Amino acid sequence: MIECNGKNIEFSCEVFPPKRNEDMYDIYKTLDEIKLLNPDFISVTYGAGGSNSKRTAQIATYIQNISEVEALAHVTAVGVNPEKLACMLEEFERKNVRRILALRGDKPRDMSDEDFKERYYKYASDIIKVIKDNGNFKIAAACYPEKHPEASTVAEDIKYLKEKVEIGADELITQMFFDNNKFYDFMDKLGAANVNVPVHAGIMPITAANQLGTSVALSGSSVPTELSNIIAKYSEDPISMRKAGVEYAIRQTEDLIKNGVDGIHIYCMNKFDVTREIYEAVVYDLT
Ligand SMILES: NC(=O)C1=CN([C@@H]2O[C@H](COP(=O)(O)OP(=O)(O)OC[C@H]3O[C@@H](n4cnc5c(N)ncnc54)[C@H](O)[C@@H]3O)[C@@H](O)[C@H]2O)C=CC1
Ligand SMILES: Nc1nc(=O)c2c([nH]1)NC[C@@H]1CN(c3ccc(C(=O)N[C@@H](CCC(=O)O)C(=O)O)cc3)CN21
Repeated sequence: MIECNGKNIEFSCEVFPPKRNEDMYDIYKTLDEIKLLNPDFISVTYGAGGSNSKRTAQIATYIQNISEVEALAHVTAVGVNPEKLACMLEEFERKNVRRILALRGDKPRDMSDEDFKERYYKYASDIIKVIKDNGNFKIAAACYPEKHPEASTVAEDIKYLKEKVEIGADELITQMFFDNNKFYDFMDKLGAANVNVPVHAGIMPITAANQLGTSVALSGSSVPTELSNIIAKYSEDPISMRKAGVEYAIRQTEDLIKNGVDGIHIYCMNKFDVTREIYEAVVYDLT
């Protein structure tokens, strides 16, 4: 929690399960470190390309019961059918994992277009309903300040977002964005549409020049000149690039907090140092 001008802002971050079993030790070590920052929750993605929900559950269980930090597990509609979803919800209940981010999910690389089209649950809202009816979970959903790449207009995207909230989403986590003005415009539109649940702003620290391409491909987020200039300037200088990328994320976070954001969610890519540097700078500067 970051307290600024009498408001409590939730602070959280996201980790992803390692691809190889041998690397599980590294993620546990990172979690032990992140715990020192006393985050409000740590989220765990639904494996690589929607596979491997087992490791997601293992890591969420560690966060909840060993780290004793609130765990938020991602579940994707693409990655489950009714039996698998029931099984996962039962396990989360049993392991005391009480927060879930219900997503549609990306098309896994090894899934054919046909299987993707024929998937059992089509949208995030389809699993939100099941999760709501089967346990006592705090449900988060994703939202898109610059609209979902597949949505034709922002208004259409917000219509479906409102449906997700009406069906049972208790809070929202944004897709990454690099331009805070896009976020403020989006928050105004949510207000106008009467969507009033807390919104956690998703911040992706760009710490290596080649990371921006992947991030933009996943999100379709726009890149302000200030950030593209940093990439151009430091593309051959990884140390300065990392420093400038972290500083950009700090400036973005501080501006959001000054403008009344509900929560900050760092897409930390399993990097403790980056998370710590952002957290400590923000706490130092604003409290
Ligand atoms: N793994 C992760 O950490 C994250 C993944 N994502 C990715 O973002 C993507 C979308 O996920 P969600 O936002 O959960 O999907 P969603 O199901 O809410 O929306 C997906 C698209 O379908 C549209 N849509 C939603 N409900 C609809 C309905 N009932 N009828 C017709 N169209 C509808 C939306 O406007 C949007 O264009 C996925 O690719 C997901 O994996 C986003 C954030 C985090
Ligand atoms: N569409 C979409 N899918 C996601 O899985 C997703 C989002 N959006 N937005 C929020 C977070 C951010 N995510 C990300 C962001 C970047 C990479 C990425 O750069 N991956 C590199 C490997 C990085 C590494 O191992 O350190 C890659 O080459 O895939 C992966 C997931 C996962 N989440």
